[in-house]
Amino acid sequence: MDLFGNNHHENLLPFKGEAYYYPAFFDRKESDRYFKLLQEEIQWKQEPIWLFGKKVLQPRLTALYGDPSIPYGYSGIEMQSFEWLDFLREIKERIEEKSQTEFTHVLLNHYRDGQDSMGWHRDNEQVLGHNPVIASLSFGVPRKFQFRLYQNKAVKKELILEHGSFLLMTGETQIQWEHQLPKSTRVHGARINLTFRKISR
Ligand SMILES: O=C(O)CCC(=O)C(=O)O
Ligand SMILES: [Fe+2]
Repeated sequence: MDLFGNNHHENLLPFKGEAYYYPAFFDRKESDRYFKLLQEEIQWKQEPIWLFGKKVLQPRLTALYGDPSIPYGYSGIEMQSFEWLDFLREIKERIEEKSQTEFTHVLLNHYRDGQDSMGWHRDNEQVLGHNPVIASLSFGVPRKFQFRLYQNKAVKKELILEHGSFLLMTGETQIQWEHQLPKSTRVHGARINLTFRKISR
């Protein structure tokens, strides 16, 4: 199937996966509006995770919205999921149209400044199914985002995720590549990320 109609884009990954970047998916005005709504309307929390047998706080704020009948957990915690808000549904519809995929949940990350981050991982949990499609939106300050090949961690790709941008990860990306959002001493200001996911019971 042709996911993109006549709006073809270049794959950022050289092999074993697909990642497409749309820098100004939302225009400046829409992006500013969503950033403000996200800051004000989302029930942000700093959640603990288990790391090497220890309970530590995640270096960012998170929230999960979606179908309340489907629970979703990772790294040893089950996250409470809140019902869709109108503006999240609005965003979801735009993303579903572009990616020709239906999503059940959105995981939101709020990086308060350059000291907040997310370490190397793959979004390959069982509940996401085979070759999961992950649709990732960014609002706020630009941050560096990195990929590295799971089987040869020296092979890397990186890009800057800008305000109003959309990164679509599909194909084998979540099996063959890890990704992270590194800390940076140069970044001041907040970024909010939304990753739309399809979860099955
Ligand atoms: O903040 C980002 O761009 C990455 C988020 C991410 O990888 C995730 O939520 O799984
Ligand atoms: Fe991820």
